[in-house]
Amino acid sequence: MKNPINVTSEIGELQTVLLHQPGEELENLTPEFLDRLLFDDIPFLPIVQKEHDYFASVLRNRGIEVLYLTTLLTEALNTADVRKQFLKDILTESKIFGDASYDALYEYLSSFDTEQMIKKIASGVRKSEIDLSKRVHLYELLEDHYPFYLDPMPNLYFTRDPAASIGNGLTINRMREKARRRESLFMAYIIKYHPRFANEEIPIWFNRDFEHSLEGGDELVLNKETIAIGISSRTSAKAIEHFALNLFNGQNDFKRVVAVEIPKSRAFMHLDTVFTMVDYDKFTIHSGIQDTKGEMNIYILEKGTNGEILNITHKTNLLETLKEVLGLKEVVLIPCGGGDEITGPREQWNDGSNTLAIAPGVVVTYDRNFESNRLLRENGIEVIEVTSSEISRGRGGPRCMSMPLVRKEI
Ligand SMILES: NC(=O)NCCC[C@H](N)C(=O)O
Repeated sequence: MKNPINVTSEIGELQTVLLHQPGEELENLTPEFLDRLLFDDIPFLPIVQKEHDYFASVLRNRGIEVLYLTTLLTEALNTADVRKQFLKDILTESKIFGDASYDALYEYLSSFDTEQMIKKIASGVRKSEIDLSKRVHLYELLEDHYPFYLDPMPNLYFTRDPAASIGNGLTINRMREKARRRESLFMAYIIKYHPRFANEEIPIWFNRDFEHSLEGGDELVLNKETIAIGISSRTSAKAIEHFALNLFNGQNDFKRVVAVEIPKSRAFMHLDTVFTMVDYDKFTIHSGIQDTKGEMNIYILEKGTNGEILNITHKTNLLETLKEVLGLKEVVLIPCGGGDEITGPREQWNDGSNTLAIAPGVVVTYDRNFESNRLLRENGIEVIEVTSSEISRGRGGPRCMSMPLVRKEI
């Protein structure tokens, strides 16, 4: 059987991808908790679902196998013991310890079949759902004070971030923000218990119990020897070093990790919101990540002579660094919104640079970013547009909404 995970580039023909269809978790967003739940607005769910279904159909029409997160997790939790363990882990990570709310929640969630239980965990549990007689603490009675026993997980549809396929292994990530930390538990259970993965030797290059955060939006597989990784508001230098050491000490062809420092801001939360690969020698870029002289901080991490210490080389020019690590004479950087001072940031805000390559020179993008799309086409890229009026409100584009599991080697 072929490897269930195999990703040695950003652009090799996409064969299998993991998505999550947004569900009722989006209907548990209220203005008061938007910041905490990492949303900027409240999307209209039926349209989000329609747009997401369209995105999935575009991928299927290109022959790509589309898997869904909740389906895989339902299939993974196929024994009573594993299901119980998962529920305990979720409740513990939701910081509910051995009091009445834990027992009441455990009992409530256990009453659903596995698929509905997972959907309920994703959508969150309101205090009003638990019978009043089971609520014994003052804070449980105060529904207005804080309405949830279990917070919703509205960011689940950004499957790119909690885990990332690298070679025939993956990183199962520690998420920076509390609102997203439980998400990678879903992947941990899928990899450990789903029949598609459980009997395979899948190396884990980074695990979610590490104390510093790493997120998939920052992880780009440039080729079978080179990873690019954002040093961002979500991914820390210590996590990158830990990941690089594990990768270099594992069985694979990777030789270097190119760590790219990006500004720590909401608009640029991950490297893939400002930089993606669209062809062998072409990348999108948002000009806001470089200083006025076009420079930035880039560090190439390579295996050192002592197993615990890496060789680190500092660079400042992205174009030159890409040419060097990819062994290319020319590289083209395609600026988001043409680099215009208004169009650039406007389209970047709605993920104009966040392209999903499904083959070399073929990308899926949001239709609303018409200037960036025009420029991609002008540079010889085939652009497949998907509708994006509501789905874009979660601040993630086609790359963020997809976790490639298998790509053809290039
Ligand atoms: N790779 C990405 O940039 N993912 C988008 C994540 C958006 C989500 N609302 C978040 O703030 O984490």
